[in-house]
Amino acid sequence: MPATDVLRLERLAISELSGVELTLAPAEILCLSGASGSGKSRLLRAVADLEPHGGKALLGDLDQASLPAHEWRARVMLVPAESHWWADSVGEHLSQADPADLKALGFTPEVLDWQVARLSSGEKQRLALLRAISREPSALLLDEPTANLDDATTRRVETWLVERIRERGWPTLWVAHDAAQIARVANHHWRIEGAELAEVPTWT
Ligand SMILES: Nc1ncnc2c1ncn2[C@@H]1O[C@H](COP(=O)(O)OP(=O)(O)OP(=O)(O)O)[C@@H](O)[C@H]1O
Repeated sequence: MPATDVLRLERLAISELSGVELTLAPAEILCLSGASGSGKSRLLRAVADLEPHGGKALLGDLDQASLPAHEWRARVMLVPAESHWWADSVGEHLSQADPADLKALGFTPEVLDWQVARLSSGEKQRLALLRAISREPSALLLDEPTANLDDATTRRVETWLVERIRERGWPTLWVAHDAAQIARVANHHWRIEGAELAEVPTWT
């Protein structure tokens, strides 16, 4: 069943930013850009309930403040720029991985036997994306999901991600620096400029 809940930020405030009002419909991708240090990751961390913040985040009728942070984060899933791995082997983190997804991301099922310690940063990034979506969240927060990838792999991962997002209906906040990527994937584009968050036309 595709997700049907809207992700809403109401008067969200974190660091310099305040009064952030955003509504993401199911399957909608909102790209967030801004200079290095402008607060993109902190905004995502606030939406994931990982940092104290003002205002509200809601998933459908569910208020972030009404449930324990770990339960919120299971629904509103953050894939940080640097992923965390707690067990030794890849397979221990990815027991529910679909072989078709592994293939789409450039892996064979043998990757499940690999040690996490041998993974390159790009391999870690792709597998962290797969791990996140394998947990069936209701919304996605992606922090530069293709930052460690070459151009061809970026396009491959991007296509795979957009297909999954459209098919599963996840409202998605996607931090991106690359204007060409934003043009390819975004339904909406917002940019942090100082203390302001402003919409940038996408012409789609
Ligand atoms: N817990 C914290 N308390 C205070 N300041 C913080 C905290 N975490 C990050 N910062 C600062 O907040 C600012 C925004 O950080 P953030 O990581 O959100 O930037 P960013 O826009 O994601 O940058 P980049 O594109 O370089 O990843 C930075 O100046 C950072 O040093």
